[in-house]
Amino acid sequence: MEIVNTIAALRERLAAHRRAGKSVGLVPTMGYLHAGHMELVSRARMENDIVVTSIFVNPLQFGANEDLAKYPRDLERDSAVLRDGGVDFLFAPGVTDMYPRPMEAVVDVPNLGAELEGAVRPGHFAGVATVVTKLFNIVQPDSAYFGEKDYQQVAIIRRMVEDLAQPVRVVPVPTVRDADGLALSSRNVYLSQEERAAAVIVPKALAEAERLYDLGADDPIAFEEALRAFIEKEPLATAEVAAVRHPDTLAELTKLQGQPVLVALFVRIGTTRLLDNRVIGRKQAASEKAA
Ligand SMILES: Nc1ncnc2c1ncn2[C@@H]1O[C@H](COP(=O)(O)OP(=O)(O)OP(=O)(O)O)[C@@H](O)[C@H]1O
Ligand SMILES: CC(C)(CO)[C@@H](O)C(=O)[O-]
Ligand code: BAL
Repeated sequence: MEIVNTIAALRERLAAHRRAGKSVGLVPTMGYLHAGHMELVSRARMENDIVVTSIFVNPLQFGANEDLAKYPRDLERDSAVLRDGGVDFLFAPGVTDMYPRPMEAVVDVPNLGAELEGAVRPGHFAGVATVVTKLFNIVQPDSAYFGEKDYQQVAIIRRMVEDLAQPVRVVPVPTVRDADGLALSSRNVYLSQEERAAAVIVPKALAEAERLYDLGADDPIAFEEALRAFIEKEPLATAEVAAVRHPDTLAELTKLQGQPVLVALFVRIGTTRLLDNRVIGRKQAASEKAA
C-alpha cells in the first residue's frame, strides 16, 4: 500500500492504472477505522482492481460548535489496518492540500440536505456533497462505497450523482454492529462506560419501531411520538431525530402500512450524537452483519 498526501501525486499514480484499463474503487472515510469501514473496504476489494481509501476529516461538514478539533485520529493504526485489508492507495491529504483557499464553488443538495440530521446540522450535507464531489474528481473511481448507517448521506450522494451525471456507481453497504446491536461508529469512543451501556437504546428503538409497524401502526405522528418516548425512557438519551420517512425521497408520510418506510434516528447520549437507520417493511435488516 502506498500513502499519498497530495492531489497531484495521487492523480499521477492512478493515471498509469487507468491507462492499463484497471477498475478503481473508492472508500471515503474520516479515519479512526473500525470493522464498519473495513466492510466497505472488503466490498471494494472484491469488486475492483485498485482500491483507494481516503482519510480526511473534512472541516466543511462540521458546524462551528461541533467536534472538528477533537474528532479521533490515528493515522498510524489506520494505515496498518488498511494495508492488511489489501488497500492499494491511502489518500490522506492535509486541509491545505484539499482547500488551499476558501471554497467558492460548492455542491449543495438543499432539500434532501435540510431533512433529518440536516435540520440539526445546517450546512453539513453541503460540506459532504462538496468533498465527495472533489474526491470523485481527484480519484475518478468506477465505484464508491458508503455505509447505510449514514442512510441520508447515501440518499444525498445518489441524488447528486444522478442530477450531475457524475460517472460513479454508488454502492451502499449494510451497517456493521457490535454484539449488543449498537452500530459501530468512530464517535463511540467518546462514550463513557455508563453512556456506552445506555447507547443500546438506539438499536433497541429500531427493533421497537419494527415491532410497532408489524402490529399495524399506521399514523406517522403517533409512531414518532412512541419512538421518542421509548428512547427517552433512557435518562441519558435525547432523541434529536426520531422520524419515519419515505426511503427514497425522505418525504414525510401520511400513513405507514402497505409500503417500506425508513426509520431515522439521531440520538444524543450525553454530548455524543449517534446515528442509526433501518428500512422496515422490506427484507433489508436481515442482511445486516454483527462485528
Ligand atoms: N458501522 C458501520 N457499518 C458500515 N459502514 C459504516 C459504519 N460506520 C461508518 N460506516 C461508513 O464508513 C464511511 C466513513 O464514515 P466515517 O469515517 O464518518 O465513520 P463513522 O464511524 O460513521 O464516524 P462518525 O462517528 O463520525 O459518524 C461512511 O460511508 C459511513 O457510512
Ligand atoms: C463521506 C465522508 C467521508 C465525507 O467526508 C463522511 O461524511 C463520512 O465519513 O461519512
Ligand atoms: N456522517 C459521518 C460524518 C460526520 O458526522 O460528519
